[in-house]
Amino acid sequence: DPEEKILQYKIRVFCRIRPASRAEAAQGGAIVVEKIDEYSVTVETPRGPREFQFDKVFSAEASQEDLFHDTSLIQLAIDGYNVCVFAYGQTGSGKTFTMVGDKEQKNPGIIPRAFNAMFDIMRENSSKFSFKVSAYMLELYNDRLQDLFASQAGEAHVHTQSHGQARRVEIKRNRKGVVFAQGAETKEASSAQELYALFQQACANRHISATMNVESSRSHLIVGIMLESRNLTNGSVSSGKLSLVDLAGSERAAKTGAKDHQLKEANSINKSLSALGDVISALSAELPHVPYRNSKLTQYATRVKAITNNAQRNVESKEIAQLKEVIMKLRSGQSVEEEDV
Ligand SMILES: Nc1ncnc2c1ncn2[C@@H]1O[C@H](COP(=O)(O)OP(=O)(O)OP(=O)(O)O)[C@@H](O)[C@H]1O
Repeated sequence: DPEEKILQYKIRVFCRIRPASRAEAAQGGAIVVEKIDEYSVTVETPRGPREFQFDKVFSAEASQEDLFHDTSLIQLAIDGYNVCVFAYGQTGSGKTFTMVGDKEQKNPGIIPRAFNAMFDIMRENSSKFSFKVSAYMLELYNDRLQDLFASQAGEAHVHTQSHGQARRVEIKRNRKGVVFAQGAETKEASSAQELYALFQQACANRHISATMNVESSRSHLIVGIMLESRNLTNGSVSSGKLSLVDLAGSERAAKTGAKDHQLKEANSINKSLSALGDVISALSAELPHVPYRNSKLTQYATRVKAITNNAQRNVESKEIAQLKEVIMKLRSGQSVEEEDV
């Protein structure tokens, strides 16, 4: 039962190898990463081949459907769990493709598929439960949280901001330990189409650094979906949450040749990514202090703690060792290559 497996391993790390682009193929670059089996990849390094283990490896041939099938935790979120899926990797490694899909949506990614799947599940259960779906969508840019719904109100809203009346979005935790974005506007959706339309509006408000790499997203995108279900027989209510996160590229500032505000962007991105690494590392090592407060991104990731607490004993040490290696590199400021992750 895949769900039982999910409950057993509270953090899972998947590796997706993206196919070489047409430009890369034309340049005749060598393929340096190869899937060995379901769980391991080998990477050519100057010091010879190295092997890395994951909970699952997807080859370049894997479809968006394959990815969604194995990362889908929608039922769990509907059942009242807090679930978070995020994509990590350097610019151009395929995070947005995996999370969102291609521009024309011929190959939709995890986010639109999740929207469809949750409303399908709710429809199937509509004789026994009533459901409420609401969402907030945030962007974390230069360590500042922006509400992607609020800014879409346009000029009028900007004016209220200048009078200091705009709500600030802050990451808080409720008594149950569930993280929420205080002050973020939430919107209800009654169909997958409605939810996707909200998502598209939110995406239109994201920051994109035009000069560095047009396609490159320089901010983290956070989609939070609250799912409330009421049992029609006994009236009991359960609420779960699905967070879908498309992280900014993890490349180093030096590599990109970024200047001034772009450098600030890159530094801020790296700071938040390495803070996230520290949190995962501390959780894996069962350290008493988990440095959640080091960045807004990790404040957001606190729910990972609640999820891991119950199951730390079940986490396989091999996977953790793997993760730690990447995190150690991040900490010591070494570059973590796409293949490492
Ligand atoms: N599995 C895949 N199959 C086909 N094309 C892919 C795949 N993964 C990525 N691509 C293509 O590679 C390019 C870069 O991918 P993408 O924009 O998703 O990278 P990214 O990691 O989100 O980068 P950034 O950090 O700059 O946002 C895109 O043109 C995308 O369509």
